[in-house]
Amino acid sequence: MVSYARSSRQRLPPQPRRLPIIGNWFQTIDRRWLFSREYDAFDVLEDRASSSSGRPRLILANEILYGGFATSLPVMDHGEVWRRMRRAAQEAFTKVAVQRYHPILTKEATILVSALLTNPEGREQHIQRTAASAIMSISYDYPTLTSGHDKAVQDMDRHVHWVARASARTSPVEFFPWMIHIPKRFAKWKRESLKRAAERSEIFLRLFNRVKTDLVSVGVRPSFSATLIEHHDRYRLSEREMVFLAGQMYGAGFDTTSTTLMWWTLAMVAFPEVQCRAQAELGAVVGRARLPTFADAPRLPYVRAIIREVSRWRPALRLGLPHAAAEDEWYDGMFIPKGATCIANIWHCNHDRAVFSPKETNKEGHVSFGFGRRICVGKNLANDSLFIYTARVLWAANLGCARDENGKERPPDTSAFVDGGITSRPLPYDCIITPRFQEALSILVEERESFQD
Ligand code: HEM
Repeated sequence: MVSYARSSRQRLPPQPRRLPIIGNWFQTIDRRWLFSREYDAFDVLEDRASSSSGRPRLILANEILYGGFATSLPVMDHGEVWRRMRRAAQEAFTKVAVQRYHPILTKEATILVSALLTNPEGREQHIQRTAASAIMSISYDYPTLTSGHDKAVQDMDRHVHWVARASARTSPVEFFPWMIHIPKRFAKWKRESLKRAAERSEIFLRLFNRVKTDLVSVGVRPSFSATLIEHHDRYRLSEREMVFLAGQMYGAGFDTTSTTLMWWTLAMVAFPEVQCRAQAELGAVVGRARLPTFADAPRLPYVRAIIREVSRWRPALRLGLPHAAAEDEWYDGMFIPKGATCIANIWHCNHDRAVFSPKETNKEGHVSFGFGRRICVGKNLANDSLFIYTARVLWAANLGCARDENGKERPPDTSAFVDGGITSRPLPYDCIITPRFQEALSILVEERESFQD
């Protein structure tokens, strides 16, 4: 037995680093394997998707914070409820379906550029407002946000923060699942989590019911919640499942999109020659008399390539989301036991290109949206948002390096980042944002005046 244990251990895939004294004790409880090469991650998480598309059990984040119903799409295990929820989300965000949200994204892009030009110092807040406003409008037909101080958005941010903390799996209940049965009067952590679960349900329900009421009084306006309500028979989703599904889009879409946009801005400042080439493309295709639109996308390959490259270069989720093996697997002579957690080191996979060319299946040229059956459902929406935001910013503005008192350029540090737990954004840096040409400002004003809420 000992020799079997030794021999199979020798053939296990790479695991996270061992700690002094306790070694891999915590990891062996939930058995985590780390894939850092793109072809390994692809083989296990993409090609064997049927046996690796589960999620490890997250007691606090998925069960207790969801009032015992385990209905958080990104963190729930694959099963019947996940399949129904996933289908509804996937169909709502296909390449064609997201076109119904283009007017929202176009409007947000215009507000973003205007804000960057009038108040360049508030760059990060403008980007965050834009991403929050877009995902709230798309999820709930919520009115355009005028600042980051909206009550509903602050509520959502609080909920996202709880889930992120709970997902870190530091609570003892993750290691000793029997603790879930401790009555709440003896467990402060459980009382607090259940209180948050109730508060979160209330936030999601309030937003969802608003859409329901509007459907009757105002009629159908495009939103993810409205799609779920209209097609609830098709997806066989209960009221509770629809409410939770709609509520999770903010957490999944806000931070990821805003982080990517922040890295894109930094890239434009750090690599001015790339910015110039994209602006030359915009000049040739769009000219200076109007703003770029989605109709221009096919003729702006360089603008789109920059988005793909930034997503590869600085992936929003460096370690993606963990998958779990549904059955025992052998891979490349290594044994992956049933229930093991498989983590793809997306950052490393994306930077491994010099040695390992991307597989045919991955036309995107990066793995920042994840793998197999769990691949990001919002990827078309994310790509379309980033296209219109970046095309409009580049059309109207120049993003340049800040200078010191001697006039010397102070380029941003392209590697330093702020670790936000699940995502990581650039370290704050200064940059100069100026209009590219004078008429850009008046065209932006005209465009803003043409929007009705
Ligand atoms: C640049 C932006 C984005 C990036 C980089 C990103 C990345 C990811 C990644 C890496 C995963 C995990 C995939 C896996 O398990 O292998 C994921 C899952 C997910 N994403 Fe995104 N995402 C982005 C935007 C969005 C948006 C805008 C939405 C919402 C409309 C969204 C909704 C989701 C959902 C619901 C899941 C869970 C899917 C499941 O577990 O079945 N994402 N995303």
